[in-house]
Amino acid sequence: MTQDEAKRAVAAVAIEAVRPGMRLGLGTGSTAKHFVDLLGELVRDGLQVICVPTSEATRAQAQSLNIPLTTLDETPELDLTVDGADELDAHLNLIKGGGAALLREKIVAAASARMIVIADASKKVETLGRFPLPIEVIQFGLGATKIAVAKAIEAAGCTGPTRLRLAADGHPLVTDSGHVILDAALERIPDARALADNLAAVPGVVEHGLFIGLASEALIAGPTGVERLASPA
Ligand SMILES: O=C(CO)[C@H](O)[C@H](O)COP(=O)(O)O
Repeated sequence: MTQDEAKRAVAAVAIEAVRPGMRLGLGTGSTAKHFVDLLGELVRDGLQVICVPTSEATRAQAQSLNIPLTTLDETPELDLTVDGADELDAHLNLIKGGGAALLREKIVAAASARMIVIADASKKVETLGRFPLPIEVIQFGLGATKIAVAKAIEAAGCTGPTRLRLAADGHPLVTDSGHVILDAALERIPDARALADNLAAVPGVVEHGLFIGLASEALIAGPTGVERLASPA
């Protein structure tokens, strides 16, 4: 099975959790894209759901499939969000934001009664940190924020450089909400809660890619099929 086939396979299992009338959060990334494609097929066949996309890319995809969309202003509580992840541990703590959508992804996940993570087995780790941690920051005062972020990282027992994410054109990548992203290459995050708290306290940090206690379930596609992990909480 190729990695893309694995992503499609977990999306196909996740789609089974969708029920008529549900209010859904739609994730961002190549795995979530498969879920949205499959949802589009169900909507075409008459399924009624209402969805909040977590990025402009997902919005465009959903619109192209005629999936009915709403906002969290109109529909502030969702039944289920299905989204990918860049990394997850056995406690279903995640690193997200590889696709630069972490801010909206976290708002949508937090507004959802349930979050199912869909990923291929390469995303499973013992300790978070192999994937550089995305930190979304305000453009104003970037130099000062960068120093404060480095101190927050060090105080949480982590080390590693933090780089401004660039777009394909070489300019700083600007998120859907108009911010920029610092990617922190930490290798290992011994205490994700401590790091999350430290980063949240830095003025200029809008959000970080540590999703702690948000996922209720994960579907992981490996060589022997799809593994289901439930949140210990
Ligand atoms: O957090 C994300 C976007 O901000 C994605 O869910 C994450 O990057 C995983 O993407 P993919 O399914 O393409 O591997």
